[in-house]
Order: sequence, then C-alpha cells, then structure tokens
Amino acid sequence: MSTTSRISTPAGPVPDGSPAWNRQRRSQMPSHRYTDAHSRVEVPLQERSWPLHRLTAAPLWVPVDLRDGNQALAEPMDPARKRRFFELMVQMGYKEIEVGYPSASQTDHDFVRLLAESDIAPEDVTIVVFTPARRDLVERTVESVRGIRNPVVIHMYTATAPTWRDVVLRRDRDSLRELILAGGRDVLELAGHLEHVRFEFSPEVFNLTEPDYALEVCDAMTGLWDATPDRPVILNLPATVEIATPNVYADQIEYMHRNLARRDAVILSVHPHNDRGTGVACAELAVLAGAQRVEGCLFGNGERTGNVDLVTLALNLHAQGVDPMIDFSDIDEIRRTVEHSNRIEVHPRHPYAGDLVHTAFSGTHQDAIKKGFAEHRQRAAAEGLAEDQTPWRVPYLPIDPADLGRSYDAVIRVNSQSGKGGIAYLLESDYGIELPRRLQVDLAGRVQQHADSTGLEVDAPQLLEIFEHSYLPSADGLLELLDLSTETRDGTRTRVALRIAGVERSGSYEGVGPVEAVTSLLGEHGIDVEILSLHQTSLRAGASSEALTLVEHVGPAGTTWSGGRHRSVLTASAHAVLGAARVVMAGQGTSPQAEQPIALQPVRG
Ligand SMILES: CC(=O)SCCNC(=O)CCNC(=O)[C@H](O)C(C)(C)COP(=O)(O)OP(=O)(O)OC[C@H]1O[C@@H](n2cnc3c(N)ncnc32)[C@H](O)[C@@H]1OP(=O)(O)O
Ligand SMILES: CC(C)C(=O)C(=O)O
Repeated sequence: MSTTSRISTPAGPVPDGSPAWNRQRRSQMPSHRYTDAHSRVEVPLQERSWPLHRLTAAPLWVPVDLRDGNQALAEPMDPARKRRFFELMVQMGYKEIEVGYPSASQTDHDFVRLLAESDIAPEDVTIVVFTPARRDLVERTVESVRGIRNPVVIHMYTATAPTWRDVVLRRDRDSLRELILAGGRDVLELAGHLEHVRFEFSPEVFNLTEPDYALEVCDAMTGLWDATPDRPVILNLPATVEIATPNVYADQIEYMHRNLARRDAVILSVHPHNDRGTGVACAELAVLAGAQRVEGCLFGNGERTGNVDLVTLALNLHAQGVDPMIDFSDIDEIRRTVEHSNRIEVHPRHPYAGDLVHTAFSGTHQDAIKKGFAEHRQRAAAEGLAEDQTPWRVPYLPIDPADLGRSYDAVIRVNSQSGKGGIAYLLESDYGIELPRRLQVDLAGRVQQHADSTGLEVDAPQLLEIFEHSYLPSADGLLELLDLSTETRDGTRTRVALRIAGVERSGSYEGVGPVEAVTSLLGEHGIDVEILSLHQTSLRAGASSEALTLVEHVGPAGTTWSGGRHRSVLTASAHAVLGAARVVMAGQGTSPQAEQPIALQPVRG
C-alpha cells in the first residue's frame, strides 16, 4: 500500500455548480493522453522523512557537460572547446568530472587519452567515463583510460523502465537484469583489477522504473561489484525524462536510500533532467531524501530542456548560507566559457547568471534596493566589518552581485516603470549627485514624461542631461556673476557684483553668506527670489569634481528647483541663486527662458 496521493485539486476548475470565480471552460487539450500508468510509478513508502530535512552541506557535484551536455549539442564540442570547458571546471573546484562517452566518438576517446597523457587533470580530480552495457563498447571505454593516473569511475548504464524494456530493448525484467549483469561482469573483468578505478551504475529512466525492480537491479550490481565502504559503488538514479512533481522523485530516492542492500557501501547519486522545469527542485528534494551526489550541467545544458543546472543548485546553497564548495566568484567568465564551448547563450533571466537578474527597472523595487544599500553600508561601518563580509539583507537582491564578481552598475536601470529612488540612485552612483527628496520627486516627473514619450530606457548620461536641462540651464546673458568674495575678518562681509540686463550692479553685505548677498542685490533691482531650502552636493565628471548647489525656491508656477555648479562652493551657490532669478524673470516675461522639450540619443544596447 502506498501513501502517495493522486493529483487532486480541491479548488480546481469545476465547470458546473461551482462558484463564479472558479468557473473555467474545458480546453480542447488532449490531456487525457498522458494519464496512463507510465507516468504513475507507485512508491511503496508509508512515511517519508525528507520534508523534515534541510540542506546544510553541499553534495558531491559531478558536471556531466562533456558527456550528457555534449551529446545534446547540434555541434558537439571540438577538442579545443572540450579542453577549455574541462579546465574551467577544474579551476572552479569540481573534483569529479564526467569527461565523455569514449566509445561513441573519436573526439571523446581522444579527449580521455589527452587526460591520460598530459597533466591538465590535477591528480585529485576523478575522471568519469560513460558506457552502455555492451562488451565491445565497454572494451573501448576501458582501453581509453589506460595509463591514466587519476582516480577513474567507469559509469555503465542501461534503461530499466517498462516502456524502454518493451519498446527499445525488447526484454522482460529478468532478461534485462541478465543483460545488465553481463555488462557489469564485462566491466569487472576488464577493469576490476585496476585499483584506482571505481564503478558507477545508472538504471536509466529510474524515475519511471518500478521501485522494486530498480532496487533488485541496483542490489544485484552492488553485489556483483562487491561494493564496500572502502571501494563504494555509485548508484546514480536518473530522472531521465522528468515526468512527475519533485516530491514523487524525492519519495523514490528515499525509498532507495532506506532499502538498498549495501547502503553504507553505496554513494547515492541523482541525475535530474528538466522536462517539467523542476529539475532543480527534484535535485534539492532528492538530497533531502538521502542523495549524496548530484550530476548535472552548468547553466542546465543537456538533452531536450537540459540537465539540472549545477550553477543554480550551488548558488541556491550559497544564498542559504551553505558553502557550495565551488568558486563562482567570476560568474561572467564562467558564463562566457560555457557559452563558447556549448555555442548556446545563457538566458538573460537565468538564475544568478543572466544579464538581467540583478537589475530592477520598477520604481518600488529600486526604492527598496537603494535604501537597502544605504542600510548595508551603515551597518557595515557600525559593526566595523568589510561590506563584502557583512550579512546581506538588501531587498529584492537574494545575494550580493559582488559575490559573483559583478558590479552594481546594472542593479538599477530606468524606464517608464521606474520611480524617484532609482533615478536618484543612478545619479548618485554614477555622478556623486545626492538629490534632496523633494527634488527627486520633481525630477522623477520629468524623467517619467520623457520615458513615456519615447518608450525607451533612460541611461545615466541621459538622466544627467535631463537633470542639467531642468535645473542647470546655461547662462542667458541677462544675468551674469562678475565677482563674489567673502571676508571673515571682524565678522563676515560678502561683496557681490552682477551684470543684470547689461548693467553692472554691486553691493556689500554684512553678516551674510553668498546666497543672501546675491538675493539681496537682486531684490534691490526688482528681482525677488524667495529661497525655501538649499542643498549642497557634488558632481563628478571624469576625474574632476565640482560643487553643486541646489536651491528650492518659489517660481511663477509654484515651488521649483535651480542649481549652480562650480569648483568653489560659494560660487556654485551664487550660480544657483542666479538660476532661481532666471526662473523668476522668465515668469515676469523679462527673460526668454522657458521649458524646452529635451531630445536625447536612445540608449545603446
Ligand atoms: C540518457 C542518456 O543520456 S544515455 C546516453 C546517450 N548517448 C548517446 O547515445 C551518445 C553516444 N551514442 C553513440 O555514439 C551510439 O549510439 C553508440 C556508439 C553507443 C551505439 O551505436 P550503434 O551501435 O549504432 O547503435 P544505436 O545507437 O543505433 O542503437 C543502440 C543499440 O544499443 C541498445 N542499447 C541502448 N542502450 C543500451 C545500453 N545502455 N546497454 C546496452 N545496450 C543498449 C539498443 O537497444 C540498440 O540495440 P539494437 O541495435 O539491438 O536495437
Ligand atoms: C544514463 C544517465 C546517467 C543519463 O544520462 C540519463 O538518464 O539521463
């Protein structure tokens, strides 16, 4: 009796008599074709413990890119591509690598010979070679590893599921077990005496094989190969074609884990594919259920929808505080190498590695990320920790992109979905401009208008252009700062000289700084500027930096902002007031300044 329950959907679509919110029309999809027994392997588990477990350590990782990944490529890797991929995996820290199917092609065979005859495989890296249970092919496989100094695993496979037995191999259970054992005997005869060689067996399509039969065949193999804790046998249980929900696979693995005859002499391995898009979940639940080793491919290359993605699996552990034991500190270099070898691009939304996965376009996410970064920096400083060692809690970023060697450049990008936080973040991170909150709101409206009208992304140089166009208009000849000086002997005295509409005016003011002095002189000549607040920041342009003063003031249409920039803070402030005065004059009709539409170059992709 099994406690596995059939898919039941208590809230599923019921066409008649169900509440209106739950009514859906039956589709024309021929789903009934897939309900037959081949997708329903009953697991005789009365109870399972995997739901109670948590991942606390990395499993043994075995990339199979050079075999399973390679056999799925339209253009299999040439020797140079294989070698580059292999060297990458070694650098990343993988200690067991399936390098090919030596009996399948000369390239695969020659690559194993290269490993045997060169030193590109460090001696602590185990080399796995793959073979079907056919004597001629086993012979060729064993021959390929002749003279190799590294530990070697000979990995033999045969499909065991009913459809494969009936349709492909045309054998019943007993006769197929005999074929497998014959292959196992060949392996033993040809390689059993080689001390550095261990054995692996995969009942291909394990996930669609009756559990009692999988157990029978696996136990027969560990008996034949005399698995011991000192020379354990790897039993690799593939979800060759993923067909059920991950909990079913976890049950299947836990069943084997509990019932295998020589459990302490077995390394229990899994090999999920991704047909349902749940390969990662299958692998993770399988490890909870007792698997110690995971085979997969980097970025999930492999037959059809691919093998389970080892990058995602490892970085999922990292994101949970568990050391994946593999180095991902330059994810982009890893990605480039894999893309080169496979000639397949990694999707921009691929977990952890895609171009867009550390990027927020939407306003509320950007706001939260900006606040999160600020809080992170403050907490690091308060606790005396380096920022890259400080516990991470930035909203919307599951891990620090810097862990993967990524900069923060792409974290925030602006388009019509963005808000003030993201715009302010880009101006601050790219140009050092810290905007006061009310100016952020004002600027966001202008950027939004621009992004809505073009429908395009707005990059940092374009944001700066909008900012400058809006708040730092160039001098118009009506107002010019001729001189500004402040003396602090016997109290502050500020002298200011302006050209106002072509006439030179000057004044000297006791006890005030440049803002009040310029405002006073302007007021004496009929230009009333009412400053509400003042904000000092800076503007980085290349290697140099200028002071930037932003003043909030009353304009003809309400409160607005003007700015001034200069190497000197005092002069920058005076320019900011002149900017405000230009707005006032424009409102009085004494200046040609008016809102001009801004035309920007589109962002280059
Ligand atoms: C799930 C997996 O990834 S399994 C690995 C799949 N990878 C590959 O197939 C890539 C490399 N394969 C090859 O180069 C070739 O298929 C070879 C060299 C292995 C065999 O080539 P061929 O001798 O031409 O046989 P072909 O591939 O057409 O058919 C396979 C035969 O082996 C049998 N067979 C399939 N798998 C196995 C197995 N694991 N053990 C024993 N026999 C098997 C099939 O039933 C079929 O037998 P038949 O000819 O009596 O009907
Ligand atoms: C035979 C095994 C390891 C395999 O590649 C699969 O089942 O997908």
